[in-house]
Amino acid sequence: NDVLTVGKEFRALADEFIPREYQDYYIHEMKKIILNNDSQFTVVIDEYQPQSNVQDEMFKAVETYLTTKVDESSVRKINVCKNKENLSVKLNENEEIFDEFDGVQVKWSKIGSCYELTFHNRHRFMILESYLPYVLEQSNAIKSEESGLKYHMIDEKYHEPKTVILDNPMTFKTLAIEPDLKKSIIEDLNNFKNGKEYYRRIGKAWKRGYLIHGPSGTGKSSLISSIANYLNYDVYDIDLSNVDSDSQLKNILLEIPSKSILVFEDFDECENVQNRKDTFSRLLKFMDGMWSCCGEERIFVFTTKCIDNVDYTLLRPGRMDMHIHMPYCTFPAFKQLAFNYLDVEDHRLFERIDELLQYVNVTPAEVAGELMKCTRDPTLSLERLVAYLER
Ligand SMILES: Nc1ncnc2c1ncn2[C@@H]1O[C@H](COP(=O)(O)OP(=O)(O)OP(=O)(O)O)[C@@H](O)[C@H]1O
Repeated sequence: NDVLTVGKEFRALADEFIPREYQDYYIHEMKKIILNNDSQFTVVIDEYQPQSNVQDEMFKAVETYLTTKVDESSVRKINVCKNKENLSVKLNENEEIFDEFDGVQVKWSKIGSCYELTFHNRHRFMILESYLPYVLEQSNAIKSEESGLKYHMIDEKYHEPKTVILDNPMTFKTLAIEPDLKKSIIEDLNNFKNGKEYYRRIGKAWKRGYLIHGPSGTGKSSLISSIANYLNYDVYDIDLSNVDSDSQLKNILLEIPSKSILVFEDFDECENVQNRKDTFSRLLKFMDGMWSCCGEERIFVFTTKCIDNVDYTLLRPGRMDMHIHMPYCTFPAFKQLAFNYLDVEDHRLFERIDELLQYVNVTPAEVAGELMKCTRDPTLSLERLVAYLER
C-alpha cells in the first residue's frame, strides 16, 4: 500500500517535472528502491557479549563458517591468518559474501567488529530457526574436523590456556569398569545430550555434574577421556589452587564455550586449604546461580581420590548429579583389560584371577601394567599377573 501511495504521488510529480519518455523508467527504479528497503532484514552479530570482553559464541561460529565460504576470486581483499594449526581466510571489513540456504539467498558482510546477515524479510523465521543453527552446527563440525578434540589446561592466573590435542584413544569400549556402571553412565550422557528441551522446560541450566572418586590408577582420567570422546567435547582442566578472585573464576568459566567438559581434578588436594575452600565455595555458588546459565551444554567433573575428604556442601543432594565410584579392579574390569591387551576372551587362568581379585586390592592401572609386559604370549602374561596378585 505504501508503495502504491508513494507511486501515485510520484507519478503526479513526474507528470509535472519529468519528460514522458523517462517517466516509466524512473517509477520502476523507485519502486525497486522502496521494495528493497522495505523487504530486507538484517541480523547483527557483535563480536563481544554485551558489556563484557568475552567473545560471542555466535560471532566465532560465523567466523569459522565463513572461512569455508570466502571466494577469494570475488572479493577485493582477504585476511589470511594463522589460527593455531592452519591458515584460514577471513572476510575483510566491508566485503560481502553471498550464501544460499534452502534456495534462499543471504548476504554476509563485515561492518566494523560485527557481522551483518541480510536477507529478504519473508525468510526471517526460517533464517532464525534453521539457517543460524545450521551455521553453528557447521562451525562445530569444521572445528572438530580440523583439529580433533582439545585438552586445555587452565592454571596460574589464567592468561592463555595451554592447549594440546586430546589424543587419548580411551573410549567406553576399552574402559574397564563394571558393565552396569558403564551402561548407566552412557544412559545419563545420552539423556543429557538430548535434554535441551527438558532443561529448558524445567528452567535449569543445561549442565551436568559428576563426582568421580576412587584410588589413583582406577581410571578416573580414563573415564573423562571416554566421556570426551563419546560426546566429542573439548576438555578444560582447571586448577583451582591458582584462582584467587571471584572475577578471575567468572572469567575462566565464561570464556569456556559450550559443549565442554570442565574438570577439577583432585580439587581437594590443594596445598592452601583456605584458598581451596574459598574458591570452591565460589565455584558452587557459580554453578547454582545465574552464571551457570551463561554457557550451555557443559559437564562439570570433580575428581578425588578419597570421598571422605570432600566437603559436605558438594555431596548435598542436588549438587552433583551423579557420584561415580571407580573401584579397585573387579573381574569384569579385568576381562575387559585382558581383551584390550591380549585379545583374549577366556582362559583357564581366569578362574584363579577371579578368586584373587576378590581379596586383592589392585588397580586397573597395575593390572594393565602387568598385562602389557608380555602381550605376545597371553598365557605367560596371565601367569605373571597371577604371580603378581599372589605376591
Ligand atoms: N578402568 C580402566 N580401564 C582401562 N584402563 C585403565 C583403567 N584404569 C586405569 N587404566 C590404565 O591406567 C592408566 C592410568 O589410569 P588413570 O590415569 O585413568 O587413573 P586415575 O584414577 O585418573 O589416576 P590418578 O588419580 O592418579 O590421576 C590409564 O592410562 C589406563 O591405561
